Amino acid sequence: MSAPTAINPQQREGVLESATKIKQLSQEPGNFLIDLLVQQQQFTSIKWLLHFKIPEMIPVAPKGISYDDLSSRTGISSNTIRAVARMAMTADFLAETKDGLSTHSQLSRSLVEDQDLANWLSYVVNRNVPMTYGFIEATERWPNTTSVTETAFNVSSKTELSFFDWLEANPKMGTEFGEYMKSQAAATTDGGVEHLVNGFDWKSLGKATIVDVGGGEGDASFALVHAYPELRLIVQDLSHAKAGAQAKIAALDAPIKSRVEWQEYDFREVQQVKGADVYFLRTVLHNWPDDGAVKILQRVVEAMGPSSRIIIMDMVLPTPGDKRVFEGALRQKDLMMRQAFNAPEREVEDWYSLVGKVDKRLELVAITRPEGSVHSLLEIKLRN
Ligand SMILES: C[S@@+](CC[C@H](N)C(=O)[O-])C[C@H]1O[C@@H](n2cnc3c(N)ncnc32)[C@H](O)[C@@H]1O
Repeated sequence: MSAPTAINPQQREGVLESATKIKQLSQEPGNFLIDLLVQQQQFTSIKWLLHFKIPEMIPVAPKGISYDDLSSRTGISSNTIRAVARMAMTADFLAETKDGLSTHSQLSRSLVEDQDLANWLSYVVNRNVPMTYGFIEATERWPNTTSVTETAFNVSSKTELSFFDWLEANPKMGTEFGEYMKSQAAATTDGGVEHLVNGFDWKSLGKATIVDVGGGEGDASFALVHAYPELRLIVQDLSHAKAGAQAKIAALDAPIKSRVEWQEYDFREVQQVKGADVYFLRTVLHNWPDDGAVKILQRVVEAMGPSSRIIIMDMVLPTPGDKRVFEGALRQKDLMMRQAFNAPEREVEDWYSLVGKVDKRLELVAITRPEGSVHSLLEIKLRN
């Protein structure tokens, strides 16, 4: 859903934080519990409507469709459809015309018509949320584990493979995950690649080679090569990302295409690209507990030359209680990482501690969060 144009991202953040504070101050425990139930039923209703493909049957306002027509098209009683649709309407998903016909709200229309939002919604509903249902059982079974194969994902997906090994074994899921990563970045302004492009002085590197370690299908690298004509990007990832990446590279204009390369590479193995100017890891380390993240960074350090640096783009969790809405958005991601990988989003001190465990010569020299971004950029150099 596009945001109202009269308000900029900073103002929007302020309005949402204030509105949330007012709501929390005026709530009693009973309201809080009802709110929880409302959110649960709103989620169930939207999932139910998507499952029966009802939003696709609904025309855009001022047109509408009767609940009886929806009933004859789906075989479900019109009473049930109306009850579910009206529950979803309390989350501003769907609406009704003055004559009581079902129509789209601005939100439901965006979620159905915008392919990126639609892909993201589908992944949230069908993959992310079901994974949360395995969290309690996973903690009961493995209360102190940091293994990537003892997670809520393992419980909910009934697999003994780690999430990424499971993607390798299920290429269709690999493609779906690639689409999800891309759609999430495209559909939000706070997770978008523009923060990468503008959040660091890439121009100052001049003619530089950047290795995008765990770069997926290369979307972040494509943004950099488009914006900076002197940069050369090498994207590395597992085989599940190969077909998607190659198709995307083939579609680039010739001068840009010559500055991007995709390599199949497992970042637990020896890094073959030595002495690059930058080793770049975007939302990679949050998928790994410290022992795994340390090994990934050690493979990078072994390949670094004296003037190579590491740039990490990932979340840095805020101080608890500072900003509830912003914090909530990051902490849900923290729990999702724990549920999928037993890995955390990291606080500032966790990042310093992680870098210290990799190699004593490494120095975390800067952490900056571009305005409006959920991710920060961490710059790491070798001490002279
Ligand atoms: C959260 S995604 C981030 C992708 C990309 N950097 C971006 O910002 O869109 C994490 C990436 O790490 C890759 N990955 C996981 N395990 C890997 C491994 N052992 N070797 C190389 N890449 C791996 C995944 O395939 C996935 O593309």
